[in-house]
Amino acid sequence: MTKTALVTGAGRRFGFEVAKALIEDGYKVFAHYNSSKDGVDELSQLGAEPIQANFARQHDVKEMVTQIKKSGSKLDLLINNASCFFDNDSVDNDSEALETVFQVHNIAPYLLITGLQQQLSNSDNGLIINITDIYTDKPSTNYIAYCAAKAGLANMTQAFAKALAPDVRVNAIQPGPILFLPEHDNEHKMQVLDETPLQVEGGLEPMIDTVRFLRDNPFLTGESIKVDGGRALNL
Ligand SMILES: NC(=O)C1=CN([C@@H]2O[C@H](COP(=O)(O)OP(=O)(O)OC[C@H]3O[C@@H](n4cnc5c(N)ncnc54)[C@H](OP(=O)(O)O)[C@@H]3O)[C@@H](O)[C@H]2O)C=CC1
Ligand SMILES: Nc1nc2c(c(=O)[nH]1)N=C([C@H](O)[C@@H](O)CO)CN2
Repeated sequence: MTKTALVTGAGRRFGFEVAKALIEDGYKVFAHYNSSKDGVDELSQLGAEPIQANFARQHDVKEMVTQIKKSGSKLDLLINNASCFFDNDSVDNDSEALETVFQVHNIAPYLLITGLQQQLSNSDNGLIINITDIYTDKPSTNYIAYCAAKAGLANMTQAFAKALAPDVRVNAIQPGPILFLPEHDNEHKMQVLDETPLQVEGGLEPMIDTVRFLRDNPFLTGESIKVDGGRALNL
């Protein structure tokens, strides 16, 4: 029977690449997006089912759960990847942005996990992978709300790992400098790489390899794996 996966934030960067990798692995992928429709259209050409939802709106998330439930009784893999990397200035100057940080990283994953719990249990290897951050354990003072929200997602990983066992496994991946943003200047990149023992930007393949590792190891739950070139050692 065809494996199915839901990837949130599948329209660009890591979400896009991991969704494409799962399609290549033979999965039917539900490709969620908020604004990056072009990327999801490309995935649709490969067989993905697009789902648009703004995670700042609980109604959108609940509608998304309904749409996925209508498509079938089983979900093998949920990757909670969607994220808004807002710094202190962004949330201090926009109260909606402050709410959105916690809606995207905490409320939406909670609603997706609880709403799709039965579908995940109907799989013979139901797995949830939450994408957190090395800042979960040692927060940055420049992204206080973001780090707190990611810490909440990390805590949820452990709680749901206990609550959903043995039917569903729940694990996290903590990325470090995997892919800089276009707006990051060379000074920022050099500063980050100076803090990174392996001294390189990791790229997305190590993340995809870690998704496959968690998928293919049936005895891992409640675990969190850093994919960070060692940067967490220097935070
Ligand atoms: N890149 C890095 O070096 C690091 C990344 N991480 C984490 O790894 C994951 C992937 O990183 P990366 O690919 O760089 O992430 P991006 O910031 O590039 O993408 C985040 C995704 O989240 C989606 N998203 C943002 N806001 C909302 C919203 N309101 N509603 C629904 N979806 C939303 C976006 O959707 P859309 O584009 O459709 O609007 C986008 O696809 C993220 O969880 C990130 O926090 C952690 C540490 C380092
Ligand atoms: N949603 C995102 N979260 C994070 C990103 C990103 O690009 N999108 N990047 C980081 C890294 O710290 C990186 O920017 C190196 O400075 C953290 N979270």
